[in-house]
Amino acid sequence: MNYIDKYKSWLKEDYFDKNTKEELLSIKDNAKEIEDRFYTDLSFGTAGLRGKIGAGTNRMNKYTVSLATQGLADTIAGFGEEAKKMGVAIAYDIRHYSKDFATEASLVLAANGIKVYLFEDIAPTPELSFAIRRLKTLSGIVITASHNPKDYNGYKVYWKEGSQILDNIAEKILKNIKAIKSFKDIKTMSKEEALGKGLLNIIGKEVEDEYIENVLRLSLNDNIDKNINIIYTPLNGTGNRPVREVLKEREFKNIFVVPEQENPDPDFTTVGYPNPENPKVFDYAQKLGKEVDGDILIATDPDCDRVACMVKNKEGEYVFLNGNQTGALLVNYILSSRSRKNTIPQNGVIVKSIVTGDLSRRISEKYNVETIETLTGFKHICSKANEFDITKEHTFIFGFEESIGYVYGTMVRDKDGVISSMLISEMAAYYKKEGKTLLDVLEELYREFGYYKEKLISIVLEGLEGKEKFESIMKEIRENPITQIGDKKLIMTMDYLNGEIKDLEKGIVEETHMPKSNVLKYKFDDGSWYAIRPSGTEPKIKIYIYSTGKSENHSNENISLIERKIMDRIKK
Ligand SMILES: O=P(O)(O)OC[C@H]1O[C@H](O)[C@H](O)[C@@H](O)[C@@H]1O
Repeated sequence: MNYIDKYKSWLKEDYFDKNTKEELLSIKDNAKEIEDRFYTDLSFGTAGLRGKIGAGTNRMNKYTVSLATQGLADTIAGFGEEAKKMGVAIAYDIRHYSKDFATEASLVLAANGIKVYLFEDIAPTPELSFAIRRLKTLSGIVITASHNPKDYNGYKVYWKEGSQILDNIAEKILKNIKAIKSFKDIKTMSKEEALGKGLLNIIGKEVEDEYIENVLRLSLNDNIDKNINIIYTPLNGTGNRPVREVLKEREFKNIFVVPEQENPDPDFTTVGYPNPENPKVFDYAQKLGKEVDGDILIATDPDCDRVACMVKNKEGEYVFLNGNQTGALLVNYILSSRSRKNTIPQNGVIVKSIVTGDLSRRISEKYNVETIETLTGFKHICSKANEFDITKEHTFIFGFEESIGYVYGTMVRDKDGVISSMLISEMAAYYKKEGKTLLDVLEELYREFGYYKEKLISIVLEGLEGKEKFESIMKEIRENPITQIGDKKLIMTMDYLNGEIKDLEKGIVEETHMPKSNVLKYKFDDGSWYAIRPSGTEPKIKIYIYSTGKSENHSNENISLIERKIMDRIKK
């Protein structure tokens, strides 16, 4: 069927409800919109579904959510009766239709004889990971589009370890989705029937209470200044309740929550694009911070897996810390605290991605802790914790990415904004007691280990044309890497698609020992490097530039030099 036929069939079939048909009729004269909504099916990737909300096969709606869920149900059934009994935990955030989609998914699973545990209220994504492990379910779903704009929603699938599915399971689900010939083949039942048969179970406050208790156990120090002024914004998302509760339990006296961003608002009216990687989301927090002399500002994204912070400097201005800086500070705080207590495990490791900075690695070396790298994506970071459960080869201490995701410990197998908000607050309060801000501590780290600086350049390349441009850029760089930048000489090339690391000085080639992924990384003889890859979540090409130098200026100059050289090449 072409897209016009698909559009017509959605208008005609009884299966689709009145609202859907009305919405579709309203675009009848907009050929471009019809094409965009029906030219393809919303793709089910390893991150599950992510797309704009609306009617159509290429949109997030109850039909596409049900279709994906029938594919998941068939996959679970393929593992046998026991798997169906283990069931699926389902959480959702504050977005438009999140609760409806979660309910819809529950009923599809129940109709397939699969036990469901549905959260009764909004919950952070990391709490779903905790619930999967706690309830020992086989799988989990969270309805969220994370930090995407308000028109989006998404459907992420988790597996029994509590982390997001990898390709092996995603491929099975996708195959099962493709085998469904018609929407009419999707099973469903009424909520009453599902409850009556014991197939639908509601997760109440008890799981959150247990989660919070476990988060509190991760605290590292109590010798801290509990009078520190903390400004917190959940950006109208799911963080409000759990983060506040954790901070309250930690007995912080002065927690100020941004009132305009406290309660759920699926339109993110005062925030705009709710991604805390963007310092703009701190506008309201900064205003409140100035009013009450806030020491630190903390923001979690709508599903509370990401977190970012700003720190007051000597002039009373707020300085944004990027994900590498916060990650390095946390690694330093965790390892120095545990070293004092002598609790660093012998085989402990820090896990980060191949495009995350190296300052944390230098800090870890000081404590004899190894750093392990994975591909971008928290599913890869946490798959290491899952692996170590079996091999016992290492103990997972902390995992993080430059894209403001962090997890401490293994009770949650995804990035966790609740744990991280607690640790960032505690760390700031710990150093405040010593008369230092996090900016002072960062400066100390730079002095000790070198000025590690970084820059991320994102180039938006949309549609087919964008894809072609991106491919030609990758091809050019792969075939003709830049071998000299100023006096820096290229010493190592890493091609994660070919799985090859070439040490140009030693003349040896090694394997990356990672799943194949289209990422290129180039290291120079002064320790600087850059990497280039397509984003897996947005139509963007991402270029990561890292440098280290004796002074901040020196390091920044290095970054500019590398940036100019790469951008010249790309423009050509
Ligand atoms: O760089 P991208 O592919 O867009 O991914 C950016 C980030 O997206 C999500 O938040 C993933 O959970 C992260 O692990 C990832 O780092």
